[in-house]
Amino acid sequence: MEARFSQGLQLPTWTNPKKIAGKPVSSLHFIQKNVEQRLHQIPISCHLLTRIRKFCRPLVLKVSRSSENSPASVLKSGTFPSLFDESKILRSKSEEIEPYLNGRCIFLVGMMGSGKTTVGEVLSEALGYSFCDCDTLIEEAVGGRTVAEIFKLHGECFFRDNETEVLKKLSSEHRLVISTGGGAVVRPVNWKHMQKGISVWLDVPLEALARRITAIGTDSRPLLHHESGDPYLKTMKRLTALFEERGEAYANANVRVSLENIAAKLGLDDDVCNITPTVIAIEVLLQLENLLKN
Ligand SMILES: Nc1ncnc2c1ncn2[C@@H]1O[C@H](COP(=O)(O)OP(=O)(O)OP(=O)(O)O)[C@@H](O)[C@H]1O
Ligand SMILES: O=C(O)C1=C[C@@H](O)[C@@H](O)[C@H](O)C1
Repeated sequence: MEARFSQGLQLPTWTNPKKIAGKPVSSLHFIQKNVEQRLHQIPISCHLLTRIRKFCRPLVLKVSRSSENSPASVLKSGTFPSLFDESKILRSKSEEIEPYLNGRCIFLVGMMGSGKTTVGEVLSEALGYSFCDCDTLIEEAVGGRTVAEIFKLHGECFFRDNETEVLKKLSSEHRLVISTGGGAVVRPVNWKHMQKGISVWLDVPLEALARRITAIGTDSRPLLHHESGDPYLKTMKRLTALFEERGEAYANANVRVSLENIAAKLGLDDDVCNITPTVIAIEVLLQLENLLKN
């Protein structure tokens, strides 16, 4: 089922397919770039490259709603990211990598707002894994309190103890993509649990994180300041301080997926805000391929 609404939107700030599912379809015009050049910069096999080229279509990005489509495949493309059918590539790469995982869980780590939930859902669906979110499991374990309430009522240490407990339980599970809390990396014992699976760091520039978080609001994020002042600037300041504390810990992950690197490969300069979750999920699989096949 497909409908259309206004054209002439600017270069797409990425839109969460879940948020638009059920709404009219958008036609977003993209600036055409050098397709062939960018395809050569993506580290994909020749076979895949041939398939990508096959799916190249002209200019307009259609965001469509279709009953057969998974959330991961809602975006249909004209130029990059609408250049090729991202979801087909994701599926094909998932099929290729999935046997190498041997059922091991994938633990997504990264700063708050880095897309662990959004990308995790896309990735889990593609792999035929289930998705789970540590923060949600902690909230359930603490009688349905929100993370913000848990911090307020019981303090951060109590929250972290529960986080460790949840990670311990998850470490004996299989076939899960797990979105961990932004601070899960600080306790060494959590790494012991995550090492039962494979850890993937979603490395997103702080400016992009601050923009995303400012757009959503910081109410649900107890570690961000609630003081007055420009929301973007104070979020940026707090994220910078947190990243200084945690940067090294994130680097413990088995695999790093850097949005800056993806943007560079795709010739997007430093612009990471148009990289779709599907493209990020593909990059996760490519990095896993490097890890598991070499
Ligand atoms: N590739 C992307 N481009 C632009 N915005 C994105 C992208 N991925 C996620 N977002 C947006 O960023 C926000 C945070 O994403 P998400 O909740 O997936 O992050 P998270 O890492 O799970 O955060 P937290 O650790 O705080 O739970 C959401 O509003 C989401 O729609
Ligand atoms: O970065 C952090 O320390 C946190 C991130 C969130 O996912 C929650 O786990 C909680 O708000 C703490």
